[in-house]
Amino acid sequence: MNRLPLRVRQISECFREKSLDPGSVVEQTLAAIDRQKTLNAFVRVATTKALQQAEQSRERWNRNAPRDVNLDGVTVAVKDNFCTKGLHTTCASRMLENFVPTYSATVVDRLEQRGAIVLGKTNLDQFGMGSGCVDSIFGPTRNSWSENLADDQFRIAGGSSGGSAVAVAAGLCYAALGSDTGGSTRNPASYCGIVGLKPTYGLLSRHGLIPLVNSMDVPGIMTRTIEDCAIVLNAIAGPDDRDSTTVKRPFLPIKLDSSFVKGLRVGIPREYHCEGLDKEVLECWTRVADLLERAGATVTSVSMPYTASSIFVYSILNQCEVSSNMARYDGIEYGHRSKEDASTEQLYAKTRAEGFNSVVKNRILSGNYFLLRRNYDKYFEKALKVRRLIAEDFVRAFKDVDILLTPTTLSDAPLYKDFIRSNNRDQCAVQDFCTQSANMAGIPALSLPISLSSRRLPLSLQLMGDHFSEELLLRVGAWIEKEVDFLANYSEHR
Ligand SMILES: NC(=O)C[C@H](N)C(=O)O
Repeated sequence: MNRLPLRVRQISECFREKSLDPGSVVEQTLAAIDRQKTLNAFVRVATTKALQQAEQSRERWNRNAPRDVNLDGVTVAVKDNFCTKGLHTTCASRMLENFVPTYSATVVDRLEQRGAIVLGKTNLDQFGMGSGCVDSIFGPTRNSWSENLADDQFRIAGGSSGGSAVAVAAGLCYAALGSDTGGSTRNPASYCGIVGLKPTYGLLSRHGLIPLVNSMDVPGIMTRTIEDCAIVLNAIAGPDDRDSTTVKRPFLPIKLDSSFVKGLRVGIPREYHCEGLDKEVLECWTRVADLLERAGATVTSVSMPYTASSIFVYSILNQCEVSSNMARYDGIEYGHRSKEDASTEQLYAKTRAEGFNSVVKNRILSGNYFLLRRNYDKYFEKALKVRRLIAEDFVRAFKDVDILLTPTTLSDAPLYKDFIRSNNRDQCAVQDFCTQSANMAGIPALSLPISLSSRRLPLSLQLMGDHFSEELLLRVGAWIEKEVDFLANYSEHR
């Protein structure tokens, strides 16, 4: 059993006062990862490098010269769609099975520059296409909260960043990087009982994050507490010359202050009270709205009329961008290359047939269909117009309220065997219902755990704010976290 302290500040405090050293933490954690292999959270563990980095971190702490007082020696995990120099980066796909990048993603680099130790790479749905962490060449990830891990009884981790979520929830690292295109960070965070932040588009560099949908992808942060999330965000946010979509102004570090919700204007979008919303999630939503109101916030119902169209528009735009992004995997530049190469044409076709799973192929085909000259106006262009209307729903809402409070997922984590009965498209339509609009509008959204369901699985809610309102979201999140004290449940979980 892993008995390390739960919070980033606690572990770095242990390093400072020398009651623990990074080397023994890494050794202990590597052993725990090995013991909990059935969870399938990690797809590759960087044992040698992690031990080396831990040794260097120990020396720095011994000299009282950590690179960062919070992060030096702290263990992190990285979703396997971020490039990591010298470490395989597969996107859980045959296509990139043997790909070893020559550089690291900016967000990974920034963590390492502060002394954080990358333990390894985590599982995902192939290229990030999914919401269960079930469509991976490495097999599905199991939710660490499912009491019964029998093969037909385990719960999904959520996705696509399910490996990162489980690594954090099971105590196998302090923080993990996920990515979020339509909910990929928040959905598994919700099912695994951890904090998941999808930052404003442009706040974090996407350099080295293998693209899925360039206009919506953002790196996501997954931690056990809001404070840990703020520590990681402060370490990695800000402009990057290698990503022209990052905002140019310097990032002002977030200061947490959980004392205020008085006067806060909270909106409850009524369209999120949708068909299929579980009774227990609704209770949880009402409970937190009441808590906020009692503490002096004004809670009002708001309308976001384009919510129902959003999931369809997301799906069209996603598939269009996927089809053009995936064109680079042709067997020539990098990645898998078929042996059947009698002609260039055959090489392309065979490479792609062998390298991609059926979910990826499906999205490429649909995307190409939507982009056909005869369909372009009807689908792609129309979807772009409705995307604008969806974004305007938020602009209008944020004139009257400071934040929106919604569920993250419609229920607790489904059983794997039930989940895989439906296809990827239907899965996403349910799983991404509450999350993808934030990606289309580019606004920040935070998922945080609230309580346990009657099945003793995590239930979570989502806070959304206007562009660059991360500080506000995390402050309100910290207040809610203090009130509901979800972390107390970890003593039972571990
Ligand atoms: N990538 C994501 O954010 C998840 C979403 N379910 C998708 O498959 O597009």
